[in-house]
Amino acid sequence: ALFKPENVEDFYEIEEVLGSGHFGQVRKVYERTSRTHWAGKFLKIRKTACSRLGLDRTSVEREVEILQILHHPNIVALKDVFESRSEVVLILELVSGGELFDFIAEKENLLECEAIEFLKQILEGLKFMHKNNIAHFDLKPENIMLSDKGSPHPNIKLIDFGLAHHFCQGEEYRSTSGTPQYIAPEMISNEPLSTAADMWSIGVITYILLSGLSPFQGETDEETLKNVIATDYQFNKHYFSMTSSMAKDFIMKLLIKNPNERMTAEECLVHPWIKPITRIQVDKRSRSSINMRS
Ligand SMILES: Cc1ccnnc1
Repeated sequence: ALFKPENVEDFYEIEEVLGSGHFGQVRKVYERTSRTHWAGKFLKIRKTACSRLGLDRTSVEREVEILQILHHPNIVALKDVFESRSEVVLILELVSGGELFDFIAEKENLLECEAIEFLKQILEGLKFMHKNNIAHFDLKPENIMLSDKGSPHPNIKLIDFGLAHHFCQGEEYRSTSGTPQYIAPEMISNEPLSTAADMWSIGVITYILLSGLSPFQGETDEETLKNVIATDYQFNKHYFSMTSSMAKDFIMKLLIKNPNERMTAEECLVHPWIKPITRIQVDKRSRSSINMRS
């Protein structure tokens, strides 16, 4: 057994459901010894290779391996892993502020300064992941959690590395899984993937944060995928009328069909919309121009 064979309930009390997805369920759990709360991600494991239900063990091992590498304030931490005959339980850092998805739904859309606050943290987490040659491949508001949605400056945590991939030197990787609204064109046409696919998703997420609209969503998944492949979107006149040109420039530099032309996470963090020049720099510029005039 790669993971702890003990029964998770010998160490943790299982409490309410926090979320559920393609993988299984996430429940709040209470660790008796430390008297602290965590999130238990209960993954059903396939008994036989051909059964449709549950995940195959290797994909769970991959998620665990990736989480064991990624230690960063904006990435959910993995504390422990238990396994039984048919289930693997990941003990994860509890992130109790809910999904960014629900936060936007409540507020309709965010002010640019609020969106920038969230994006800076998401991009710091991504920059760290990409530096470790790991791509998330399923970035969407549902997989971005807030530590405490009540606070004026909520901390962001990236979760759900079930589709993530660790690139080995020179090795090619293709996959066509993900969520239609957020997946990059190269994923749909089954081309070799890179960390640039995550940057496309950041472009989609930014568009949604600022407008509440989803740039490529059609009536059906099929229509959405067609819009993505055509890279067919525009800044809706009504919803983007008050949006700064810097914000639109940021989005335009991510929603580019050719993955090599998209900004990287590092480039995003120094884009003028995200990293405006400071007042000192402004004063310095104005002083120097006076020198030229004098
Ligand atoms: C849903 C979830 C996942 C990880 N940590 N806390 C909550």
